[in-house]
Amino acid sequence: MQFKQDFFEQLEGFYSQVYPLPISNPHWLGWSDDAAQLIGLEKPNAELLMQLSANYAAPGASYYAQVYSGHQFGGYTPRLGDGRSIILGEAIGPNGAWDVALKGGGPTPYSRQGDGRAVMRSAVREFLVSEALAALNVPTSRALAVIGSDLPVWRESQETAAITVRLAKSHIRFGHFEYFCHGEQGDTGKLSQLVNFTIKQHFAHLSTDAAGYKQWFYEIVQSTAKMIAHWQSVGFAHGVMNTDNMSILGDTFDFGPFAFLDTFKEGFICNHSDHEGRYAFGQQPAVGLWNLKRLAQALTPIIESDDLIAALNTYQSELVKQYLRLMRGKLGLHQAASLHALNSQDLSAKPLSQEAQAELDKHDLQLLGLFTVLLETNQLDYTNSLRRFGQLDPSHSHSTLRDDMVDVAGFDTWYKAYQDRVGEVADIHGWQCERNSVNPKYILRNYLAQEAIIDIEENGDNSKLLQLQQLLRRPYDEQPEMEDFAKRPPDWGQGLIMSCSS
Ligand SMILES: Nc1ncnc2c1ncn2[C@@H]1O[C@H](COP(=O)(O)OP(=O)(O)OP(=O)(O)O)[C@@H](O)[C@H]1O
Ligand SMILES: [Mg+2]
Repeated sequence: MQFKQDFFEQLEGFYSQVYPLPISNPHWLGWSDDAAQLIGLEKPNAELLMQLSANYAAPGASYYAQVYSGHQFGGYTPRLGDGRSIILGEAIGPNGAWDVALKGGGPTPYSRQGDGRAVMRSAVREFLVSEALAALNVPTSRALAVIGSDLPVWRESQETAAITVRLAKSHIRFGHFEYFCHGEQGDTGKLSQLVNFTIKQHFAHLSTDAAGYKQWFYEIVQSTAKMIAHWQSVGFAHGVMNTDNMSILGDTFDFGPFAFLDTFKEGFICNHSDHEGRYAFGQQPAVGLWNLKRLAQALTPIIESDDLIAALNTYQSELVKQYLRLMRGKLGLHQAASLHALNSQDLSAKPLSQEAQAELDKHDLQLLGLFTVLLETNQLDYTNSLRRFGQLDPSHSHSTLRDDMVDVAGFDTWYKAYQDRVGEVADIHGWQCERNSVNPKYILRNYLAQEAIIDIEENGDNSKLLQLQQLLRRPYDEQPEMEDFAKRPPDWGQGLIMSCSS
């Protein structure tokens, strides 16, 4: 790894230097060749294992924990910071630099009561989901590796420690800006310094003046909306959308009690501690905006309120636009048609007038909403139901989706509207292939991750983890020998809810 140290060198006072503590008997549990390529690495080796388990120093690394604060479950905590994630620096890759962090690398000045460690089960989940989301084209931080150990750590019972080696284009979170705005550390000089650094490093096309700041916040609103549209389209519930877990780049970040939906349920809660469903699946779009408002608040010392509000006002429409784009692909709804043109089967794609586009969007949102209501009332699996569109011929009145329904009459009404909307499909094979290229067959179901974890815990065997990793690298491909992994969970694995202790 070849490091540069821009954050460390340019932002003194924004972190504490701290050395990670080694974990004993380190061993690779998982390694990602795809992530390794991002920072110009090839295969794992013994030297690297010792460096990434903090047994040896990594040449060129600086080792620091960043300070930030954040709104957790709606309440403001004035100081959080990296309590168990220690950053080595920015590793230079062929297409840009990536922060390398040891998550679970030991205590830092921000650990409060925590031990600075991560347990194996949570490290493995973070590793797997980083791989899975990347393969689904969802913006995300990455994981280079997960390293097991025999170091005991205590949660509800004794477990063993592990380290996830996280790669992120940046570790800067909404909470960083909150920290330098609010409370006794409130310091406009430092706030501007951080904004300027962020723009120079990650929004290099923007200037660091009033116009640049305004555009910068607008782009954050847009990328956050886009990320959440992705989550809703693949059925991903994050679980802990605190502002300290929101990346300034709109990358999915901090994987704790996350889950992919099995049975579709708008109100699905994956976090055991989320008693009120603040971060329920269907709440995520609204929470995204709430979090952006907290960021906007923190930026009021340096960006005009009117500009912040104008940007916030674009969130909803961007989220809907992105969600429609993704879901139209999944269901095969032709984008460039107007309702009127559909009725006359005139698909010659003239650009739509604004009103026609708005009418079409409203129509499609309704159609999609009714579809998810059908999934929920019939208790159907989200991923598997969408995958069925790849076998569907919309010109036929029969569809395998219908066979899944209990409310057949409700489905028939919906399906008629769907057929009308899709219209005639000239090349049905091509149409079906397109559906299969955007509707995954394989997702990281919680119970699959759980099975891999149990095998490591009980038998020290990581082969299930490796198998899952390979499977999830190609989520859209038929992998006939892996058919079982696409099934709905067994009874014990239905709606698994994860605790926050990790
Ligand atoms: N075992 C631990 N020891 C020390 N601090 C911890 C521990 N677990 C969590 N924290 C700290 O508690 C706060 C909230 O934790 P949260 O679960 O959001 O983050 P995380 O998963 O530890 O890390 P990240 O957000 O970097 O992915 C953070 O400041 C985090 O560093
Ligand atoms: Mg966190």
